[in-house]
Amino acid sequence: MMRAFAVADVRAAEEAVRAQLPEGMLMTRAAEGLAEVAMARLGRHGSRVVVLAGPGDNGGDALYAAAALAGDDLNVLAVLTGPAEHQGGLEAATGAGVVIEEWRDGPAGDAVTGALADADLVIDGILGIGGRPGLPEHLRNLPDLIGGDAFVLAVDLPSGCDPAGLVRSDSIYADETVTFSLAKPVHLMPVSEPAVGMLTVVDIDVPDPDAIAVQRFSHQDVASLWPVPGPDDDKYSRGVLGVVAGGEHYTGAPVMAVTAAVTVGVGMVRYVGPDAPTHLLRQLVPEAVFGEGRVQAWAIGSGLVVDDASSEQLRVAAEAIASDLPVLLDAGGLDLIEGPRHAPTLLTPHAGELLRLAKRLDIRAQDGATIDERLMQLQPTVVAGLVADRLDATVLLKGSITSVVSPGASELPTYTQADGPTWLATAGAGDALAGICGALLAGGLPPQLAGAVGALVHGVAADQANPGGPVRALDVAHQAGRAVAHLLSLPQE
Ligand SMILES: NC(=O)C1=CN([C@@H]2O[C@H](COP(=O)(O)OP(=O)(O)OC[C@H]3O[C@@H](n4cnc5c(N)ncnc54)[C@H](OP(=O)(O)O)[C@@H]3O)[C@@H](O)[C@H]2O)[C@@H](O)CC1
Ligand SMILES: Nc1ncnc2c1ncn2[C@@H]1O[C@H](COP(=O)(O)OP(=O)(O)O)[C@@H](O)[C@H]1O
Repeated sequence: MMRAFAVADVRAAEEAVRAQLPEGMLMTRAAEGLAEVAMARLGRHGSRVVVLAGPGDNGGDALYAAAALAGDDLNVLAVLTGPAEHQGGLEAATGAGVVIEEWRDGPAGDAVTGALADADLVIDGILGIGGRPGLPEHLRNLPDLIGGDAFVLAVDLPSGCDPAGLVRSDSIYADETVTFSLAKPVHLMPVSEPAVGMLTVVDIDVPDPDAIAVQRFSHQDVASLWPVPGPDDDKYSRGVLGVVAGGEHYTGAPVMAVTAAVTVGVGMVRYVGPDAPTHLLRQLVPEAVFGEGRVQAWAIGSGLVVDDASSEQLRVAAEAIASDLPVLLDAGGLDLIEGPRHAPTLLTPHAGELLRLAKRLDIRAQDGATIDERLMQLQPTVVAGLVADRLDATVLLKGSITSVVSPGASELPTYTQADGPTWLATAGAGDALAGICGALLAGGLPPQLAGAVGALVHGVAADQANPGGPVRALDVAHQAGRAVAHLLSLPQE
């Protein structure tokens, strides 16, 4: 399991430790750890190091690390990028023989552009957790100036990224990011994680704050969360999932959803839908039963188009939404919810569906602005949070990194899972995900865990279905049960 902590909580935790230590000790630990990683990455293959040092403590870490590297006989150039710099760090670097250049505004000078183009290692210490999203104006073209062969090592976070991981912005793209004791949201959130590269946590003895901001389950975590049946269980006690999906037109979506739910071991599936998908399911998933009946949770909406749905489907869906049972709403099912329910609710939109839902319910940003394509693109998890708050529901926003956002009042962490190959971006994959998450809701998991664990299993199943190559959704649905078996077999830490 990985955990990330809010920037304010990290600052408070660091401050408490710093107060107990001699002046500068915490930064010394950070800089030593950073220099050690930098040396390891350089190996024997290079000696030209450019250290970019900004105005804050992040720049201080980088300058102290520059001093340590210069002591190792490397060719180290430090570029000061802000209006000021960490004085202790600058003195250490100068004293160790680091060559200092300035790029405080305007275009970079020739010495800086030449060094960046030829560097073997670039250490990015421009901005850390004190950074606002976006690179400083004069550094906008910096990513283009770094030579293609350079290994880019970011200090704490790639400069330009939003430390909270909420706002998409221009930034450095790192090969590796070294952070200190505590991961921050920037490292795990979908808008910023792609810029982080490999994440290395150097321990500087700062303890975890109490509140977790972002959490990610590892494969090993699944065994402790999965509803494994006991000897006294029967199909009803294990959970029956009602599925209202598909129609005369979209017959495949229910096949994907019901297959996935059955293969991951739900007690039983009851399917409600018109003739064409019902006939297909009778052939393809003979384990399913048909028509209404008692269920422990509902999965509603995959391949369901409201205008084309049967009157039975619309009636059953409306009753389910009005009930006190857990309900998952996917795709067309998202068009059926008008306000908060009084029972566990998991919404599983992709970005386009989330935008449509936010517009339909006239959900506004905190400043009153309407939610549009631009806001959705720049701040997807913020929009998910606004929808979660309005509907008192958990929102699973699909993507290469899937986020599971709960209402703010719940104080639950955001879960982000990045387990699937990019091949998973294929029609029907979301229907299989709805089946897996629905099975977990029926098995008694709360929506945030059903969403996060479901996304993990879905990603692993896609990986296993055809390792390294394209996958079709039905194969993901078929593989999901074997993926669960594999995850349950992993040794526990
Ligand atoms: N606390 C500890 O004990 C330890 C801390 N450690 C390290 O400290 C780092 C945090 O340091 P920090 O607080 O000094 O913040 P940091 O990001 O370096 O600089 C902020 C400065 O940048 C400026 N600025 C911001 N955004 C900007 C923008 N877009 N464009 C232009 N300017 C912008 C901002 O200006 P202002 O907001 O005042 O306008 C301010 O001057 C942390 O990430 C870790 O590496 C380690 O040593 C371990 C021990
Ligand atoms: N680039 C990507 N990399 C990995 N997984 C992705 C990517 N894009 C989408 N996915 C996953 O693929 C699935 C697509 O779901 P969805 O868009 O609802 O498709 P459909 O409605 O056709 O079933 C989701 O689980 C999503 O998380």
